[in-house]
Amino acid sequence: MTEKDSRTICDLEVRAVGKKYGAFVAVRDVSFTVPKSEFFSILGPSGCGKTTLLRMIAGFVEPDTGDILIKGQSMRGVAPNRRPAHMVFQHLALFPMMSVGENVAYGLRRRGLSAREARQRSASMLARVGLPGSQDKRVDQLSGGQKQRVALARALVLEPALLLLDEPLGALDMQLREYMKLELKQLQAEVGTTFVYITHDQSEALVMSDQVAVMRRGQFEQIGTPRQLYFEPRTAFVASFVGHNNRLRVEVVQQHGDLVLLQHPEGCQSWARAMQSLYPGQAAWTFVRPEVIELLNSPPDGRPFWPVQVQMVWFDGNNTTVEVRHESVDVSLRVALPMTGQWNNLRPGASLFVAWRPENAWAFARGGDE
Ligand SMILES: Nc1ncnc2c1ncn2[C@@H]1O[C@H](COP(=O)(O)OP(=O)(O)OP(=O)(O)O)[C@@H](O)[C@H]1O
Repeated sequence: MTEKDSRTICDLEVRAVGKKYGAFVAVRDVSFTVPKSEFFSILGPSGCGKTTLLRMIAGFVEPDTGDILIKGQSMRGVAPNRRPAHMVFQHLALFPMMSVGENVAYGLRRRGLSAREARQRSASMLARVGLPGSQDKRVDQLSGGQKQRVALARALVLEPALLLLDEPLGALDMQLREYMKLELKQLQAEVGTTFVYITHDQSEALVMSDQVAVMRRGQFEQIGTPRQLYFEPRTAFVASFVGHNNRLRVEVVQQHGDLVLLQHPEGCQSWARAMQSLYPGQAAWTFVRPEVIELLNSPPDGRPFWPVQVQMVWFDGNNTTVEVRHESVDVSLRVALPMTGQWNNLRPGASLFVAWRPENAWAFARGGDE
């Protein structure tokens, strides 16, 4: 292999992989590549096939079709413990009878390293995950977040090409999850190991990942950077699953360049950017993110707007949102409230106006079953 080849080979290449359970297709024709040192997440709702896909990469489930290559080598017929990949589970499976240091050193000892060498490496990995000097502690003396770090140290000390993480933060309480997702991203950047991470939590995927694949019904709908998924979703599912969004049923009235005029069944109209080719009379969804909607005391000049009445104010610090209803028809929107002080006294019943730039709202075709 030339030096150039070794640089262009991805740590993981999944080629047209599929898996059925009886007649049920759990994973359908999935292909993607993950370059070295990337944090790659697979994001999707429960039951979409994430775990099945990860278990195929780890070698616990055999694909029916396709191939999986790690560092350019096909994994066909390669047992899980022979793959240069290591899996971290939500339920961490630490050994309760062993000390923290012994837990981390366990895999090294099994590989035949001397007790001294294994202890040294385990100590230095524990220091890297922010637990210096904790070798002799018992596992039950650690907090949930510390146990999580021990599980990561135990995997990383084996220097796998790929670390496969199955919702590792799922069992932690919300505050710890928020903290650990920043820690995990920092740790990955520091150690440079390639991470493949599965989650149903879009915020985890957006914060930590270089690339995210959005999965639905066994297939990838879109692969992109967090920003691409957030600002340029290619399907209505990605628009509704990534970030918060108002989603409204509409019909296309007419097209003007990239924009479409939409008729809401309740009687009002709005403009949006056509994200697919659409035609007059077509059933569609329109999406408007709460943060792109402006709340105004008077109608804007020369721009489309809706007169609205405030229904609810959900105060949550800088995540405060307001529900507004169109003054004359039954259509409601969530609006993110800018915390500039201007709206501190906003109460239900207030009559205001909302407006958004047409290109900041999106329109997608609506299928017959939606
Ligand atoms: N061993 C199995 N036998 C039969 N069906 C299975 C088996 N494993 C998974 N499935 C089915 O395949 C589908 C995908 O399951 P999978 O666990 O991969 O989804 P997931 O996206 O990881 O969901 P979750 O987030 O709930 O774990 C589900 O409908 C599940 O019921």
